[in-house]
Amino acid sequence: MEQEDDSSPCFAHTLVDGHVVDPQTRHDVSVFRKSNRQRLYALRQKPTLEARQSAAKNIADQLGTILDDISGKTIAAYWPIRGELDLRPWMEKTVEQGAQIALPVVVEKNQPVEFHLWTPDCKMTIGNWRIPIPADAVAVTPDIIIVPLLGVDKEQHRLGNGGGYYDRTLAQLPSAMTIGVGQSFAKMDTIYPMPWDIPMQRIVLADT
Ligand SMILES: Nc1nc2c(c(=O)[nH]1)N(C=O)[C@@H](CNc1ccc(C(=O)N[C@@H](CCC(=O)O)C(=O)O)cc1)CN2
Ligand SMILES: Nc1ncnc2c1ncn2[C@@H]1O[C@H](COP(=O)(O)OP(=O)(O)OP(=O)(O)O)[C@@H](O)[C@H]1O
Repeated sequence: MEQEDDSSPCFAHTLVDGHVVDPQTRHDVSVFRKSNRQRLYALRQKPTLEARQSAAKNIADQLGTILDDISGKTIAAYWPIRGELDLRPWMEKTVEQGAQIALPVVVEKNQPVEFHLWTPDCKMTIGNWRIPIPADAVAVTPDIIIVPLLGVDKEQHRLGNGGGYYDRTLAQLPSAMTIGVGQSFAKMDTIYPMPWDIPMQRIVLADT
């Protein structure tokens, strides 16, 4: 008879993108993240428009310090949804300074996003989850990715909207510089990182 001991292989696992993940852990982490998303979405509703605009200006100033020479660079930003800080004034200024701005576009569910070129006067259309996207799809590869975050932990792992889109995308763009941006209340001790969670290289937060 076959003997069971501590060294016997355990088959109670699932594979996520080639990563071995214990299903109970995955479940617990998913429950934890869902409840934190609800908590943080609620916090995002609280600040006044003035407080958000001033926080967005603060973020823009910090980005200006981090990114000194952006001429010729392709920078992925985002069109604000669900109470994300509105960086569009910074995006416009960035284009004036000779950089290209692109926006994330979900072209297929559960696949990496594409980044499509955006200009201040470009025609927009509505994409998945009713997120505005450039009407003309010109896909580019960003040098720098400004990633909106809902939560962020001490190791700079990000909590997002729960689709896993940025993690899938960043896994394919290892040389891009990543800057997570959000509001100060986003700080968490840990998001209980899973093998697919890619930490941000820089974090820029502002009080609201
Ligand atoms: N401004 C902006 N644009 C973006 C992103 C973003 O975070 N911010 N994305 C960055 O990824 C992509 C959209 N990602 C999304 C991912 C999930 C859901 C969503 O609705 N998820 C479910 C919950 C999923 C779950 O918890 O299992 C929901 O809220 O009902 C929406 C958008 C592309 N564009
Ligand atoms: N690289 C990947 N390959 C396959 N699946 C992935 C990958 N990254 C994340 N996922 C899946 O996406 C799901 C959601 O991931 P996670 O909770 O990290 O989302 P998120 O970072 O908050 O979302 P988003 O980036 O869309 O804002 C996970 O349950 C995981 O199964």
